[in-house]
Amino acid sequence: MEITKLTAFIFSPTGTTAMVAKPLAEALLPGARIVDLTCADAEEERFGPDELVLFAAPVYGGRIPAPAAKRFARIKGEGTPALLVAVYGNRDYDDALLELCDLAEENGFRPAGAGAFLAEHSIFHSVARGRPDAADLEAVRTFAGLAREKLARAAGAGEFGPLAVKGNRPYREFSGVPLKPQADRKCVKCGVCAENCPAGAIPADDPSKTDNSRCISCMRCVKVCPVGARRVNGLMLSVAEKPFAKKNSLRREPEWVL
Ligand SMILES: Cc1cc2nc3c(=O)[nH]c(=O)nc-3n(C[C@H](O)[C@H](O)[C@H](O)COP(=O)(O)O)c2cc1C
Repeated sequence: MEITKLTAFIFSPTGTTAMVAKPLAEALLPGARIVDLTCADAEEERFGPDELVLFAAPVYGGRIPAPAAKRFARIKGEGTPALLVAVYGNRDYDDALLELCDLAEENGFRPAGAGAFLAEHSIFHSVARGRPDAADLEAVRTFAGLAREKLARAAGAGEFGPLAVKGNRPYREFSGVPLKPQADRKCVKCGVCAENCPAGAIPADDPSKTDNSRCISCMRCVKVCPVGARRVNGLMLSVAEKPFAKKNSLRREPEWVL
């Protein structure tokens, strides 16, 4: 089948999932349409069997972040081939890729390939620091080439059997991490964090507050704050980071199934 249209739906609070998904989309089909669903609610959209759709999200607690799953579920296929990408911070991706594949199938897509790629850990920055690196991006291009060959060989997405993606059902339970960024006295209430929060956890009328019950600890507010006023408790972070970094120091490599 010849793919002439590709749309990539990306959820990427601190931008590393996008650092993998954008070059992947470009390698699959130059000029691919990129839709950033990190903050925006997805418009309901439908795709036909001759288009290709890419879904990319980070791994949170071995799962797909709840807002990403909610937004992806509004995108519908009709036997449309899909590629699924999970990006994780060198611990494990557990059931995240399986969850993405299941979600795609439930919404009318035929998974043609699924890959797990590496990026710097968005909470514990010493883990997988600097990734995706040149070798990771080379792996992205290899995956793109193999996926393109698979699609070109097939007469239609109906030929694609189930992918042998790692993971278990029921999926791993994940109820969040206790590290919720707060604003300190530097906060000028500019509202950039509130506009950018994927979970609606920062009130627009008082951006110095955080609704901890909504916060998904994605660290986007820490990244976008123009005055460096948002951060997690430094003591809690360093106490948690040391053993975590030690346990997850061995470099993991990208892997995929096609
Ligand atoms: C709340 C939270 C949970 C995470 N859970 C995992 C995990 O289970 N396994 C892992 O390897 N990395 C985990 N990470 C790291 C992210 O998957 C990784 O840094 C990813 O590249 C972030 O993507 P982004 O830059 O697009 O936001 C977690 C990060 C956050 C914020």
